[in-house]
Order: sequence, then C-alpha cells, then structure tokens
Amino acid sequence: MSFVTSNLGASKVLQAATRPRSLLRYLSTSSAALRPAMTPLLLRGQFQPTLAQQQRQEKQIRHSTQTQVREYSSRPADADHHHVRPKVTLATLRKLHKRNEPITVMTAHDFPTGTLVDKAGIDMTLVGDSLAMVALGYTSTSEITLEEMLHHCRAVSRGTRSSFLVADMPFGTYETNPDQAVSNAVRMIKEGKVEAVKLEGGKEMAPTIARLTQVGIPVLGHIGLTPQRQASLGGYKVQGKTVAKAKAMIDDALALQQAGCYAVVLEAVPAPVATHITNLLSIPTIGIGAGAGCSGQVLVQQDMLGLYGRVPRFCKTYRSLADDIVGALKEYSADVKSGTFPAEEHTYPMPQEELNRFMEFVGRQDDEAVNGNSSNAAAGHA
Ligand SMILES: Nc1nc(=O)c2c([nH]1)NC[C@@H]1CN(c3ccc(C(=O)N[C@@H](CCC(=O)O)C(=O)O)cc3)CN21
Ligand SMILES: CC(C)C(=O)C(=O)O
Repeated sequence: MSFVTSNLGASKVLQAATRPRSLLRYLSTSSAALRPAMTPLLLRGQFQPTLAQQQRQEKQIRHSTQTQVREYSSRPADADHHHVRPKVTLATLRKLHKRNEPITVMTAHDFPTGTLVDKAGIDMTLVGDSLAMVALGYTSTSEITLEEMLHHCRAVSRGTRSSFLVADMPFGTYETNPDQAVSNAVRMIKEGKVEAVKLEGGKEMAPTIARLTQVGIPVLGHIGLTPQRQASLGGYKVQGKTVAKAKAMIDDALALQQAGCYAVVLEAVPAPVATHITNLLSIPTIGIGAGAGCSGQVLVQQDMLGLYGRVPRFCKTYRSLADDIVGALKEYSADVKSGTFPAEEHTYPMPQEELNRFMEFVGRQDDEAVNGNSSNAAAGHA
C-alpha cells in the first residue's frame, strides 16, 4: 500500500498518532501534496472550502496515517476490521457526520453483493432501485414492483451484519398518499428486513416523510436527479444548474430535513450547489455526482466494478470485472471442449477395496451383455 504520507518516518507517525493535536498541526503546516482536491477548486474560485471540509481533509490524512501505523503492528491488517465491526446505527451515522468523517454508501442487490459491501466496512448498504436496470435488465427503475424489491431486500439483509441497511421504495408504492406509503414502508421493514426506506422527491413528499418518521420508519430523502421521474425530467439530466433551480432544490432539502429525514441523497447536482446544501443542513447529504462537498458518497456497485455497460460521468470505475469474468468463462468453455477440465484434482476418489469390487462388478455386467444373460448376478453377489 502506498500513502501520501510516505514521506513521514514511521516513528514520527506513531508518535504523532498518539497526539492527534500535534499531528493536525504538523499536517496543516506540511507539504501541499498532502492536500489534494481542495487546491484546484480554490484556484478555480468555484467555492470556498468550509472549515468542515478542511477538518475532513485533515481527518482523512490522519486516517491514512493510522492505517499505515497498523501495518507495522503484528496484527493482520483486516483482523480487527472484518469480524468485530460494530453495527452501524442512526447514532453511528450522526456521530460520523458530527466528526466530519465522510459516510460511505454502496448499493447491493443480492446476498453475495450485500456480503461484500458489509465486509468492506461500508457504513450504509443501499438496495437501490437501480437494481431494476443493473440486476433485472429493465430499461428504467420505474418498472420494478414492490414484490421484486422485497425479494432483493431479503437477500441483501441475509448478507448484512454491520452496515446500516436502507432500500428504495419502488415507484408507485408511496406517492398516492401517506397511508399508502406507511403500509408499503412497513412491508419493506417487516418483509424486506431493511432498517430504513429511501424515497424520491422534494417538499411535495414532506407530509408523507413526516408520517413515516412519526411512526418510527427512518427515511432517506433523494433529490436532484430522481430517476423514477426521468420521463418528466426529460431523461437522466443534471439538476439545479440555474440559480432558480438551485434555490428550489435548497427549499426541497430543508423541507426533507424538517420532515424528519435522517439524511438526503443529492444526485447529479453541480458541486457548489450540493456543498451549499450540505452546509445549510444539520443532517448528512449523500452525494452521487454531487462533488466532494457532501457528507458522504454513494455509487452503484455494478458501475464501479465495471459490470454494467454504460457508466454515468460521475462514476469512477474501480475495477473492470466484466472483462475478467468473460475471460474466465471463455477459458472454462475451451477447457471443457478440449477435455482439460475437469482434471484429476476436481474428481472424487473411492476406497481402493471398493474400487476393485466395483470394477469386478462392471466386468461381470460387460460379460453378461456379451453372453446375452439377462439375470442380475450383482444382486446375488451382494
Ligand atoms: N447503472 C446505473 N447507475 C446509475 O447511477 C443509475 C442507474 N443505473 N439508473 C438510475 C439512475 C440513472 N442515472 C444516471 C444515468 C445517466 C446519467 C448521465 O449520463 N448523465 C449525463 C449528464 C447529462 C446532462 O448533462 O444533463 C452525463 O454525462 O453523465 C446520469 C445519471 C443514475 N442512476
Ligand atoms: C444511485 C442510488 C442513489 C440509487 O438511488 C439507486 O441505486 O437506485
């Protein structure tokens, strides 16, 4: 592993890590290489970094040094991470937000992908309705039904131990009135076994969100590009690009907070608008295509792993697994055709004594076939 802090001597890091204040001072006065991302934004004069953002950068650097320190210990790097991770609750998320530690969110749509997200130490797992497209092959998210969603939620929940688990309410299951939203959200909790629901929309959804939170169902809001409304938005378009639209989005965000959302997703929003909303709100914002000024980030797992065809501009493809998978499938196919697979090590042996008797049995059967004797000699032998 290589970290930006590699210029710090190990002993210095260890020393400093035990005295966070002095490390903070050290870092804030040290090389500009330690402060990526922020400088170009400042130069472009798009917006001023908030104190919170500066503290977060320092926090990130501190986190890297701590990870590095762990490499020098005798413990395997992930031993204390994978198995004893405490359950993430709403209180945990609030604590992360208060500390300006970015909240990580990742989608999952079944048991294996849910397990992977949980193992990676992601704070929040989202059973997003993008699974309609990436897992079910629908052409939009609006087509998925409540029953289909519940099926996927249950699968993800079986693989989720620590991450906070939230799922999208499908299009058409919450818009009619607050009663409809409550009864379907209750199904998401009881049958889908998720801890919270996400629903799309701004201040027009506030009464519904208020009802849900009043009956004890945590709600994650979602504004900006709301894919369930893509038809009326005229496609998957960036939202809030004009002052008027940005102002309306600010009103929506405040209304969602007032209605009791524990956090709000901001999708495909210009970074300065998302940063401003983040600074205004007392609840975390989770950005997707909304820049680094949000309180957390979310991506669609298939996108970031290169498992789904077209990837939006805001997505970083961390791996291109589709190529690997197709390569493996082609090798398998060639091996089967050529007889290379299965090999000896992929087969099951039997005890030598049993094998000898089995071969005798097979020999007798062959003799009988040749001699035209149809009586069953094996039964008498056994
Ligand atoms: N696989 C997948 N990933 C997603 O992130 C995702 C889905 N599916 N389905 C539902 C929505 C749709 N999403 C999308 C899809 C495309 C763009 C996109 O291509 N936007 C243009 C910008 C267009 C403009 O300028 O307004 C881009 O260039 O990124 C954005 C969000 C996000 N959500
Ligand atoms: C992209 C995220 C925010 C989402 O809503 C989904 O996965 O459906």
